[in-house]
Amino acid sequence: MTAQPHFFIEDSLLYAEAFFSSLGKISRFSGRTVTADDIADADYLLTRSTTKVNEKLLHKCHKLKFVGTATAGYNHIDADYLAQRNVEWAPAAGCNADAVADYVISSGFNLANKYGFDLNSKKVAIVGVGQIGKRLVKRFSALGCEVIQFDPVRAQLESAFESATFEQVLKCDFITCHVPYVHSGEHKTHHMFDKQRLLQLKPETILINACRGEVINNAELVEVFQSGHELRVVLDVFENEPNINMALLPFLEFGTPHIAGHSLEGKARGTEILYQIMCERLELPVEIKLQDLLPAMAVDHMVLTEKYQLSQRQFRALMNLVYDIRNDDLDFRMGLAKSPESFDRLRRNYSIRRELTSLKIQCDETLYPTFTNLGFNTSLING
Ligand SMILES: NC(=O)c1ccc[n+]([C@@H]2O[C@H](COP(=O)([O-])OP(=O)(O)OC[C@H]3O[C@@H](n4cnc5c(N)ncnc54)[C@H](O)[C@@H]3O)[C@@H](O)[C@H]2O)c1
Ligand SMILES: O=C(O)[C@H](O)[C@H](O)COP(=O)(O)O
Repeated sequence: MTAQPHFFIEDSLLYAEAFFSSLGKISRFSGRTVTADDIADADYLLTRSTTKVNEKLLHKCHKLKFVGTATAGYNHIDADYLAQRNVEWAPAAGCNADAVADYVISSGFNLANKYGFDLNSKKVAIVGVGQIGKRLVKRFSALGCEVIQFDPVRAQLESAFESATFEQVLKCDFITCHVPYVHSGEHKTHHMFDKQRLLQLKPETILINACRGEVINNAELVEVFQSGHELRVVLDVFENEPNINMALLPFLEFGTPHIAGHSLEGKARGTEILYQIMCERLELPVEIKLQDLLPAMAVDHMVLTEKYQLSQRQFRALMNLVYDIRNDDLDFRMGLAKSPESFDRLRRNYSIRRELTSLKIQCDETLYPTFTNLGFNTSLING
């Protein structure tokens, strides 16, 4: 009889037992404190971004066949070391792209309300046009914004894709960053926004970072704020998490503890994607579906009358019904005021948040394309 494969799974993977218990034995571990001894028996290692997957962690794992991360980003994985060891690995590409798009749009609407502008008057730059960036191109375009796309990596790989220049990005009213963290090389993203570039932004520029903290030089951002340069900055990610630069806090429009992708769907889809990858590797049928595990939404569906006008105010109300970034910002400030060490606690105890993709909207054919592009689960009345 062959032994069951042994899965070591980081404790923050949602629905891990539901997906993996039929595939083998499961042991759970904590990402920030795990040691090489804890996981020495692993055949398969499944993590999220807080586990640093490198030689220090893996040198005792002699049976290890595969590492999966239930996240979109993978800069916590030492891919060169895994290649040397001949261990395959994979991220959960796109798992939380809708959640991050919701986060950015909620930021946009709530800032528009606070400062009294129309979102569609803003010229938006999407920096990094992958899973998240592509969704945001659709969403901002559906709202009537002029959108430019900056992604020189795609421009090199795809003849049909034309990238804006970084000079064009710096001139926009609203800049939102969705690149991977790349430390060096032609397309490095380390400190993509440093003091020199931050000072080139127009006063009142909205700048959102929901990718990796190191994409903006945090110490220089504080200096820029202190110099009186008025930027409207939203940060979900910070350099040196969980020990972040607290001097940033008073200057931020919205600050959150790296939860832009933490919708229930986004986290659980990460686990589901790894389950599907494992089924393929083990040549087993895919029997479990996330859709059957998710709880019902509090407000499950809405029917829009033919006369519904998509005004900014009405859309903001719908958006905030599903996700309102101001609540997360408040929890973040209150949590950090009590103790600067709260960053990880806030993430661990993050309340269940749903996505626009789970709110079913029924509308007529004139509204259908807009609501679909905005990310709702849209269907036609009488369709
Ligand atoms: N805050 C969160 O909770 C959260 C959630 C999901 C993803 N992320 C981060 O966001 C990143 C993007 O996520 P995604 O799912 O869209 O990934 P993705 O890989 O689908 O897209 C990334 C895009 O960035 C482009 N890119 C790479 N280097 C670039 C550069 N120097 N300049 C401009 N573009 C560049 C790539 O060509 C690609 O199109 C992830 O790598 C992850 O680090 C954060
Ligand atoms: O890259 C990602 O997918 C996100 O940054 C992800 O939300 C990180 O979340 P964590 O694994 O730290 O819970």
